[in-house]
Amino acid sequence: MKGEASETLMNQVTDANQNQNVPRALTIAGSDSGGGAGIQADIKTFQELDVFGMSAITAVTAQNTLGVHGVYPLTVDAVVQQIDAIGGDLGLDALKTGMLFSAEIIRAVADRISHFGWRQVVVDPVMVAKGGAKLLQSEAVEAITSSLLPLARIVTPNIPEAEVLTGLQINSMTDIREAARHLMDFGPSMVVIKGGHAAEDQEEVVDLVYDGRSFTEFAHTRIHTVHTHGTGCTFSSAITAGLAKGMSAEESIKMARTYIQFAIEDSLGIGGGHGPTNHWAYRRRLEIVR
Ligand SMILES: Nc1ncnc2c1ncn2[C@@H]1O[C@H](COP(=O)(O)OP(=O)(O)O)[C@@H](O)[C@H]1O
Ligand SMILES: Cc1ncc(COP(=O)(O)O)c(N)n1
Repeated sequence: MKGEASETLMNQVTDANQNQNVPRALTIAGSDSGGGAGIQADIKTFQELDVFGMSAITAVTAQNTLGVHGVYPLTVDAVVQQIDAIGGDLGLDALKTGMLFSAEIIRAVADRISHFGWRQVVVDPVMVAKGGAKLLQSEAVEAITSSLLPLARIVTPNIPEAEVLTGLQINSMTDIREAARHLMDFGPSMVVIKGGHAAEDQEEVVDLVYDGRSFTEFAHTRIHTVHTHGTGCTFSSAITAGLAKGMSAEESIKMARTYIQFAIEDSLGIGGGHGPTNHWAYRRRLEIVR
């Protein structure tokens, strides 16, 4: 195509792009150089779900599938400036938090969320990497419960995180329900306790959702694999993408659960340790069905 015709097409495309109400999502989290968790997993997930991804980095980690080799937190000012740059210009439809590292960063993040009046907030209370490295200082736990959870639409702890946040020991589904009730008291609108860390010999992984009135269980076949690096980050960013697109919290969680199931099932098998999940598996499978 040449000349006038191609120019007309270009103008139409430009107009269409400008008229689109693009869903936008922000992740406030740590960078994982290995690309399977943290900011990298979040942005990939947003992109795969047709959501424009933005980031405010809290810490840089030197990390691969074998473990975390270094943690370099950014200053509170650096984190706040990144968030303010987004809030003051691009805006957003939903955001998630991941690795926040310190009480000072947590309080500053909570302050900026309140300042901008953002309500579609998913809090993934990241504490420890799969290999055991600390991604949150112990004294920062209280800042999560007192500053951040009251602002959360959805909080998504795994079982060890739910234990630390509530001080309860979790050994059964009854304990998980009790922990969910306890977490609700900190002020989020919804609690999702993820079941990935439950006994390995069980055939199913059950995520429990509690909205303050009723419990819903999402049960999926447990995939027996070591390649689960970044499952929590990926799951919470898929929920955030759903919210950014205007889906309900329940629909977003259901979609995110399918997204992470496919990502674990079709894992890439790269690296010598706990490998990443496959962020494009969901889109590929939907394309095959269409
Ligand atoms: N082996 C597995 N098979 C299927 N789903 C899993 C498996 N491990 C984790 N998941 C799912 O991945 C998501 C993240 O769970 P989990 O691994 O518990 O969180 P985290 O990464 O924060 O420790 C949840 O939806 C959970 O059900
Ligand atoms: C920077 C960063 N953030 C979070 C995690 C947790 O990963 P997971 O999702 O497997 O719990 C990680 N390993 N690194």
